Amino acid sequence: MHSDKCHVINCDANADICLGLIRQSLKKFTIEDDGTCFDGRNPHCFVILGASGDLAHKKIYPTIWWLYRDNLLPRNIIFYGYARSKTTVEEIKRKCHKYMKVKEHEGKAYAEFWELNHYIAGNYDSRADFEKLNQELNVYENGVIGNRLFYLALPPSVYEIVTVNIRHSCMSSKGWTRIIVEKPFGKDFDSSQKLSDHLNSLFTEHQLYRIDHYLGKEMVQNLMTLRFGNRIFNPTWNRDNIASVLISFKEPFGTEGRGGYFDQFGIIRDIMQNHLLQILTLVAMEKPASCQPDDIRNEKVKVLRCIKPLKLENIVLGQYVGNPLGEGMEKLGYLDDDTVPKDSITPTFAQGVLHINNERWDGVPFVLKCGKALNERKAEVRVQFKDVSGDIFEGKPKRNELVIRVQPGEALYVKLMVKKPGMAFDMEETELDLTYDRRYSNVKLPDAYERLILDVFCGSQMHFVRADELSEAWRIFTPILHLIETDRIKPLPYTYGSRGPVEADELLYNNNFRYTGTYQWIADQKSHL
Ligand SMILES: NC(=O)C1=CN([C@@H]2O[C@H](COP(=O)(O)OP(=O)(O)OC[C@H]3O[C@@H](n4cnc5c(N)ncnc54)[C@H](OP(=O)(O)O)[C@@H]3O)[C@@H](O)[C@H]2O)C=CC1
Ligand SMILES: O=C1O[C@H](COP(=O)(O)O)[C@@H](O)[C@H](O)[C@H]1O
Repeated sequence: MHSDKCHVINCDANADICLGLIRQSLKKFTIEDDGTCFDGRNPHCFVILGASGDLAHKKIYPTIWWLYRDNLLPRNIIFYGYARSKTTVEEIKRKCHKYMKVKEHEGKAYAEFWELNHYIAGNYDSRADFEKLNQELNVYENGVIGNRLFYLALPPSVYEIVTVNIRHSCMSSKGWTRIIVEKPFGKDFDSSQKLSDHLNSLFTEHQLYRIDHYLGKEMVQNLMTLRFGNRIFNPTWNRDNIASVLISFKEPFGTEGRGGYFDQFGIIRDIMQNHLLQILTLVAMEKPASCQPDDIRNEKVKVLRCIKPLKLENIVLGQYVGNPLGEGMEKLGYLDDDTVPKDSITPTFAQGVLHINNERWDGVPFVLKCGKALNERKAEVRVQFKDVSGDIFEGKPKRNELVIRVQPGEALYVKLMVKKPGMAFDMEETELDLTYDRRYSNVKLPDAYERLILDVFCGSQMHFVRADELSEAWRIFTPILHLIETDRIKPLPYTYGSRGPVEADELLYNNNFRYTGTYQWIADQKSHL
């Protein structure tokens, strides 16, 4: 059984469930949504549409299990899987198992979790099947006010019909209904607008939670605190001091098995237009009026509005080719994937430069770089400061760089110059280093999806994408995406497992980012204690 212990993470002042969780532990759980009050034992239904799919097995079921296990969900909850397949909860459980990370002592809670799970097979376009789902939810709610949360773990082709069916057949009668939508949110400005118009015709913006899971990552959420909770960064956070900002995402594997999906979208839509641009907004936005979700999202939109559409001369595109010497075995190129058309020009690597035309950032390049089948897994932000002016030292000081490493291994380090320790008066490059697994070795950092799904229960939209953010993001990338497609711009080849096309480094250099190759990180520094 669940204990009364209350863990509260990631709460903002408005997050009703966090208050609720506290009240729940006091047995006086009250949620105010649309002016309605609830008792903590009110029923909650979490419905996973697309329950038989990859996303559901790999991410959504594991996430709700971890939240359940950690007592972060309302105590009166059931989970409904819905998909076309004639599958069962047992089968879903079997498919999810390797992603659930169940510890030995958690067997009892794990069994309880699956007892709360149900499955309904139904078609996405069948009103009758959604009515059936609704009846089951009603039976569970038993006339008591219930809250419903629908997770669209589905291909975008069925978003429209599924949301119509939810609207017409499955809304909570007196409680709240929230819809979590996964990317892709359209393929370009027009298709995204069409989807937004459709969703807005059915739901209010407060009912819609557009997930960008990078907004749930520790170091991405940390950007605001770092910038606005410290005195030292803000005064230098501008065009007078910063030379260039590089935001990158690298994956060491190709599209293996997902070529069919990926080829329709490409790396710009898959990573740059959403994850990297979201990070950019948090790096560049002005201080919001408060930590209220809409104050933050207003600032993000303002930054986006200052960015002109990405131009062809400001982008390097790449597509990986096979590497016969791949680690241990040959690595196939993108076009060798059977699910990819042989003449595909879809980029698997892209590096683009954006400019923010405002008083703070005028002239500072923001370089977004992302790619698959590269040499390592890495996501990070590098804020590179300008050269020291009026230098007095022999041997020019290297530029300061603030590195915010999102993954793997969350860390924050500032590269800086010191006097070489000892008798000499030479300079040496070193770092101020905040490595999370050393400094916070006793803290378990939750997975991005855990934070975000909990936020949905909380009613906190701080880390979700608002419709106007989305349309600004598409405005910036749609012209280049169309140009690549209509003019069939060929990406540059790069070898699987390499750093990507060398032209990307040239573009970076031309955008005032200096890589010297002189910085040396000594990983195992011995403690003198
Ligand atoms: N707290 C910690 O754990 C810390 C760890 N370190 C580690 O030390 C190592 C080095 O630190 P780091 O800050 O990366 O130092 P560097 O200045 O050496 O930067 C290295 C990165 O620069 C990029 N690069 C390589 N060649 C070029 C080029 N010609 N032009 C432009 N960019 C280039 C590469 O990234 P890409 O391929 O993405 O372009 C490379 O990873 C890293 O592994 C880092 O994680 C450092 C400090 C603290
Ligand atoms: O959204 C996506 O993200 C993943 C990478 O996510 P991460 O949390 O593992 O960094 C990427 O593999 C996928 O192509 C993309 O759609």
